[in-house]
Amino acid sequence: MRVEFDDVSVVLGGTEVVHRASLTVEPGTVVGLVGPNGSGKSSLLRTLYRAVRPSRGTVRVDGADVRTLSGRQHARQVAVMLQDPHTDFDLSVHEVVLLGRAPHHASFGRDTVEDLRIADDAMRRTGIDDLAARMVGTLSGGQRQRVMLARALTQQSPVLVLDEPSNHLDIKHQLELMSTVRGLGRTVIAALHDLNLAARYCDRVVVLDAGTVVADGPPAATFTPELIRAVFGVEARVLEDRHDRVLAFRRADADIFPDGAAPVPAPVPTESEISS
Ligand SMILES: Nc1ncnc2c1ncn2[C@@H]1O[C@H](COP(=O)(O)OP(=O)(O)OP(=O)(O)O)[C@@H](O)[C@H]1O
Repeated sequence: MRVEFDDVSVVLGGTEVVHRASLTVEPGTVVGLVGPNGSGKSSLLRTLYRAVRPSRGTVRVDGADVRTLSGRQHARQVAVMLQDPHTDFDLSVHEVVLLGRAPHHASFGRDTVEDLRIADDAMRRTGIDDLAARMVGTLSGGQRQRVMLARALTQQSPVLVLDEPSNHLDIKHQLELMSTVRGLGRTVIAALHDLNLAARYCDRVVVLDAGTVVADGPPAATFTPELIRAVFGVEARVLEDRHDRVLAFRRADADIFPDGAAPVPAPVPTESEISS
């Protein structure tokens, strides 16, 4: 299912925090939304899951303006995993994951055997099956984040929105989450801070800076040292071998990279260049 943001602006508290953003997420692809803190990633995503109304432009899912869909229609098409869920603390993990089936039920419908199977499968895939009976409020941040992913998977929507899905996860679970998400074959748009994670798992990355889309393309072509310097204000170096391509970062005012390599010094002007 295709997702389109067409000329979308968002105004919050009297300030335009997203400025005329246009981007398309092709069916079955994973797009990473990256940018500095406050650049508008969450605000743009919120227009897709209708937590915010754009001040301009249209957000479409499968060609339909999301504002024209009923709540149930929208929930069947778009599932959301938020960065810091503070709700559902008084429910068990199993109950929260099963909430993902709600859009598929008639009002006050009961969970079917099929619902239970789908929820169990999602809990297994996210590695939380052993937590099923625990109350969500007693879980660690990373465990809770995996519960929210399981609930989103249980919703079985063709579109998945992830807002910083990995901020509480250890490295193993970050890789597992991104690999699970990639393997779903669904249309995914994810706000991510880790540029290496975005580069490895996303088909495309879209870069926001101060509310404006400043780059959009395949990760390797988009995450250039020049772009990273301009948008994030840090120096980046690409390290590549047969298996991996990773970015190493240093502050603009530091003189070495984490691996001890000195940055390439600026060329020293010759005397004739200075005098000319
Ligand atoms: N309810 C609100 N009222 C006023 N301003 C808001 C509101 N919500 C967000 N903002 C502002 O909108 C801007 C964009 O915020 P947003 O959360 O979309 O950025 P982000 O790129 O997701 O940031 P982060 O990486 O820190 O999560 C920020 O300057 C933020 O302070």
